[in-house]
Amino acid sequence: MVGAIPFDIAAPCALRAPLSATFTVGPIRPNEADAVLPTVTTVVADPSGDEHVRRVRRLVERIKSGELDKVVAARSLLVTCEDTISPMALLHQLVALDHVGNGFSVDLAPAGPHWEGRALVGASPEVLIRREGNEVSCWPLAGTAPRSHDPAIDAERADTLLQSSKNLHEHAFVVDWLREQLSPLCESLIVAPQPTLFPTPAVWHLGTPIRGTLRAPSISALDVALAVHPTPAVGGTPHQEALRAIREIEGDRGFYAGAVGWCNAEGDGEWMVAIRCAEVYRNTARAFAGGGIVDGSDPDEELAETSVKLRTLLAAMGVSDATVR
Ligand SMILES: C=C(O[C@@H]1C=C(C(=O)O)C=C[C@H]1O)C(=O)O
Repeated sequence: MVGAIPFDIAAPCALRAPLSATFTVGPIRPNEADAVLPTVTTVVADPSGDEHVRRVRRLVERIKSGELDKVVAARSLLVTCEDTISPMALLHQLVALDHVGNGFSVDLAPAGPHWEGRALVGASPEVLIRREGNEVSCWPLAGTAPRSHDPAIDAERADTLLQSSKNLHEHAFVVDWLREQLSPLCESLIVAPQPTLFPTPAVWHLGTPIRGTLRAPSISALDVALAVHPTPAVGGTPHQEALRAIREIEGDRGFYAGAVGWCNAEGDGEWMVAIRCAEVYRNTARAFAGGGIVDGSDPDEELAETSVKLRTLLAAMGVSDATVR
C-alpha cells in the first residue's frame, strides 16, 4: 500500500496497492534534466496574511477562555505558472534543496473524481510512524524558530527555542498524545525525557524520539499511523475540539497535514506527516504551512513562522517571498 491519508480521516484516502514496487536505500538524487519548472506568474495568499493574524488572535482568545489548549492554524499560497507544473520536476527541485534528500510526490486520483490530476508534492522533516517488525518509532516535531545564515545568531536562536517555555508547552501536547495513543498498542514504550533540537535548512524544531515494541505482530504501520493521526503537531488539544475549530476556520485541508507513506504485506512501513508540501493541479501549486497556537502565541510571529516554512517550497519554484502579496 502506498499513497496519502487526508487530514480528515473520515475523507477518502489516496492509497494504491501496486503490483510491484522498487525500493532503493538512501536519499533520492535529483535529476537536473527532469527538474524544469514553468515561470511563476502570480502568488496569492489564501487567506491573506492579515486574515491569518486575525484568526490567530481569535484562537488565542478561545484558548484563554479554556475552550482549547492548543490548535494548529494554517494558511496557503496559490502559485500560478505560465504552463503545467510537473509534480516530478517540483519533487526534484525540492530534493535538491533538502540536505537529507527527502521528498515525496503522490498521485491523489485514488481519492475520487475531485482529486483526478492532482498530486501532493513536498519534503517533510517529520516522521509520523515507522515500523520494522515489532519495533515502532516516531519523531514528533513541534516548536519552531527560524534559522539564520550567521552561525552565532543561528546557535542563539536554537538555544532560545530549547529554553522557551511556550514552545516546550506546545511540544508537550504532541508527546502526551502519542504516549496515550501508542500505549495500548505497545508492550513497551520509550519516550525521551526532553525534546532536542531538530534542524531543517529553514527552521529549528523541537523533536522527541519515541520508540516502542508492538504488542501484536498483526498491528501494521498503517494501523499505527491511523491510530495516532492527526497528532497535535498538526491538529490540537483537546483532539476533537481542535479538529472542529480547524474545520470551521479553514474548511477542508485535503491532504495537507495528512500523512504520506507506505506499508508492505508484512506490516512494515513508514508514514511522514504531510507538511512542507503543495497540492499541484495543472498550472497551479497550493503550498501550505501552519503553526501551533497556545496561550502566549504572538499573532505576528505566527504569521512570520508560516512564511519561513513556505520559503523552501517557494524557492523550489523559483520565487523569493518578496513577491508574495
Ligand atoms: C503544521 C506544520 O508544521 C508542524 C508545526 C510545528 C510548530 O507549530 O512548531 C512544527 C512542526 C510541524 O509539526 C507545517 O509545517 O505546516
